[in-house]
Amino acid sequence: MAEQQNGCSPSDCAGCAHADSCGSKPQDMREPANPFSHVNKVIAVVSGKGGVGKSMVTASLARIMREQGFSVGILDADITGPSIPKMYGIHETAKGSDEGIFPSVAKDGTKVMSVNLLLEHESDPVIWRGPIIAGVVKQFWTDVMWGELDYLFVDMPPGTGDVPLTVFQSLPVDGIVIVTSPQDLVQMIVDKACNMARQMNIPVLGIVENYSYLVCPDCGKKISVFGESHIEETARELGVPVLGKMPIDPKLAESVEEERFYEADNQYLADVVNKL
Ligand SMILES: Nc1ncnc2c1ncn2[C@@H]1O[C@H](COP(=O)(O)OP(=O)(O)OP(=O)(O)O)[C@@H](O)[C@H]1O
Repeated sequence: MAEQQNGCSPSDCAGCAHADSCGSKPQDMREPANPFSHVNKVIAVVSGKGGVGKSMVTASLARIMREQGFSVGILDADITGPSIPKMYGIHETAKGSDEGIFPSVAKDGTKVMSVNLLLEHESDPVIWRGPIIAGVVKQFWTDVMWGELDYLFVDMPPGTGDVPLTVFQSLPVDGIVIVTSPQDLVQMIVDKACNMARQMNIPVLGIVENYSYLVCPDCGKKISVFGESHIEETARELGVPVLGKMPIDPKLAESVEEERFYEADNQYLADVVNKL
């Protein structure tokens, strides 16, 4: 990253008499939340590549927090592949007032905002360029009236593109959870997600490995469907904790399929909540 500007680096600011007026001073690009939002913690759930179960982990963390009595919201920042509303059986269109947009409320009380709640038909594709998409995600923070929330989970699109950059710059993200799968290929991508967060001074709370194993319904043996896990090594190399491992669980897949994630019971990540 280009650190050097005006002959000095941002790290020189401390103690410099000209720090306030100097162009090297790192700019705070954070956007104000809607005045009707009081969010205690913002946690972004990221993955390096698509399909590793990021939305599953986001919704599972939200569910566990709800079960423990916390007020929770999910900001679905995966604009081109939104899956959160359907998981919760939400098919309505979001309503608004002069003050902002109301999030939808799932049957377990989880507040949800997603582009799918703004489209005329939820099957309409979102064919927008990056900056427009990033602008919508920003509006999910500035224009949505989240009310009082203990936790707002942000389901990020995969990768390190426009939207993650916008979320990290514009929202007061307290930390990220990285979701990965046991495939070797994914490790390098985990590094990228981790490095991006670090470059933007966002704490990495840890890694969740999804699709870790499958329990044989007949003999109870754990089968490593996607090969042996390297998550402990990866976590050690990155200096971050392993938050949890999730097996392939047909019951969880069923609750997604049947659009009733509001009653899903995902105890695989039960311990994670104490680390967020
Ligand atoms: N541990 C699991 N057990 C069973 N099914 C799972 C599990 N994790 C994810 N799935 C299923 O796999 C599919 C993909 O998961 P999900 O939508 O969470 O991935 P994603 O990483 O958010 O995808 P995308 O990158 O496309 O947004 C979904 O149908 C989901 O229900």
